[in-house]
Amino acid sequence: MARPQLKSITDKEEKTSVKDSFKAMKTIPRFFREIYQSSPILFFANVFSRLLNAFTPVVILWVGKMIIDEIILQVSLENKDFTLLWKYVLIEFAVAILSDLLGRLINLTDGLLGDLYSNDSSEKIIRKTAELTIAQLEDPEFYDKLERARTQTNSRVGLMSNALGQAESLISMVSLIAGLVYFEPILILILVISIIPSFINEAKFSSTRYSLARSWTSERRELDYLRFIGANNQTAKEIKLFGLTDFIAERFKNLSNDYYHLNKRLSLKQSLYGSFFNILGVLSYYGAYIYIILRVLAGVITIGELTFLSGSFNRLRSNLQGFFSRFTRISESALYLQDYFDFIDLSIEQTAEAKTPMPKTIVKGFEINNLHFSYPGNKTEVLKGVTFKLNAGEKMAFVGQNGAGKTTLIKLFLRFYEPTEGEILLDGININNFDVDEYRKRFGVIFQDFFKYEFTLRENIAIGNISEIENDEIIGYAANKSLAEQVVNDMAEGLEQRLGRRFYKGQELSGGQWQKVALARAYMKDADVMVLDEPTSALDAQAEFDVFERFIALTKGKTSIIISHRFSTVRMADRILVLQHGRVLELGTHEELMENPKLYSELFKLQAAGYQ
Ligand SMILES: Nc1ncnc2c1ncn2[C@@H]1O[C@H](COP(=O)(O)OP(=O)(O)OP(=O)(O)O)[C@@H](O)[C@H]1O
Repeated sequence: MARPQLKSITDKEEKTSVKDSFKAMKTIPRFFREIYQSSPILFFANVFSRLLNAFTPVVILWVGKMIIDEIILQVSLENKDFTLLWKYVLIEFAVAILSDLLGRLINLTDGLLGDLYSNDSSEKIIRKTAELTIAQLEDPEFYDKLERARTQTNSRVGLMSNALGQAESLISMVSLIAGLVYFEPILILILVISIIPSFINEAKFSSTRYSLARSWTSERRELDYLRFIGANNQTAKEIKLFGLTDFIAERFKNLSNDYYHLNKRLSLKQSLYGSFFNILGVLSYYGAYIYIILRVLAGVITIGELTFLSGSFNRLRSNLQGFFSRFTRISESALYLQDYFDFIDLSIEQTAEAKTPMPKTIVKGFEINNLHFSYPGNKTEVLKGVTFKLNAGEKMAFVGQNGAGKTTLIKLFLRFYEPTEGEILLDGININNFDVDEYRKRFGVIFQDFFKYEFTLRENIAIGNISEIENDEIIGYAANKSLAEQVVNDMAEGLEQRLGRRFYKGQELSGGQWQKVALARAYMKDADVMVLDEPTSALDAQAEFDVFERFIALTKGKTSIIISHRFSTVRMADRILVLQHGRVLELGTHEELMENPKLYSELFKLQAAGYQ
């Protein structure tokens, strides 16, 4: 079995430096603008709660110091008065309650903002994907970008609470530092020295971890794919029948193990270095603690101040550590955020600005001139100088062997790709001059590989013209013409029946039933041009005959293209275009082509013989 090569993170070009992590932080202001736009109220509530909460540690420590000093004072006095002491206890209690409430409010708003932002960004990704060309979506490098943008939603949500927590922690630290500076400034120095190596270590590992995840984007896509084919109802039949479980499970295991080992190596290293630097931090704490004890013994500071200082120092140390590790987590997430913004900002190729309005009705038809085409990233020419005319109101069938280029020609008609050479004219105007959406609106299309949406029957039909989703009349009409009406009648829930088995109460359809439903989409609008790419391949003979009879009657005067391998269907067309290896081999009526001893008559006779 071919296995992808083990990718290490030592590949030079894959490595992301600490500098890159810092650079990616440029995206954070924009990130916050977007979060703010998700919900200004929640955003302000979060920021305000964090701001207030930032002061609670120093207040609690300070009140604690006052309580201890007051106890020691009262114990030494003959006439004791505990009023002040109880006041301090009450204050500490109130601050503790407030801090708890603020903490909950922060968690709540963090969660809600995170959900909103994740929904918003997922929607943006869906919308952006729709703007991209088919060629872009078929490019693997591009697909990786999309994958990184899509899968890192959680990391973006974590980034928000980390970044806001960072601001809170900063304020908290400044207030604690103020206390230390007031009593023992030297403690600050000890603190900084102990924490810096830890920070550098964290920053280094975070960028390495990102590099690893990034360099494994395609493998992760493959893992997802294997997980999908290994555990889903669509592939279950073949997997059981061909006994593919071990093949897929092994392939998954090998690939995931490679990633696991690289990741494990990295985690171990990080953990080892992290422990070492942490010991340094603990040592510094005890060093500072001994120093404070000595100062108390020397009578320079009180016991209350000792608890305040050691409490502050400890808190500061964990705050600083949290600050730095959060910082590295932020810089790591910022790299993913950069991927997301890169994707959202992808420039979309804009064709000429000034658009020619689409003609109200098609008068002359299409003229295809010397069309050449190769798929992006592929040198092989699929179309090699195709020239013909499709007159307005004409029904033309495209015929040819597998891979001859029929569907590709349709894709060029629909402007999914640009021809590498040549042009398609509609009523004498290059189709690229029309607004692409306006242009495509005039087509009613069913693709050979139409998608089976596991939505309701109504939605599946209305997909052909989604603005009419509530229009029962049009949906009924489309269902009637495509024979999907029988499918609707067979369903317990009628049009509201959910299709497929993925969701509760879903009903799976047969191949032919699905095809009828997909065909209904093409009838959902009063299109000028109908394109049917093998629309009846899954239908039984009677259904196929009925479908075409209706099609011919309904599309009188409409321009249409039918691709079919069934010659009983093809012969109903006004003219037939025979493609061979990307070239036009023959073009004419059924009778004309039958007189010609070329591919068409040969294939026709071959099929006819099969039916005898
Ligand atoms: N997205 C794509 N990227 C690269 N090559 C493609 C792509 N789609 C099709 N091809 C190639 O283009 C050639 C023509 O394919 P096309 O789908 O147009 O053939 P077809 O005549 O419709 O065949 P069939 O009768 O089997 O549907 C084939 O060699 C195919 O491998």
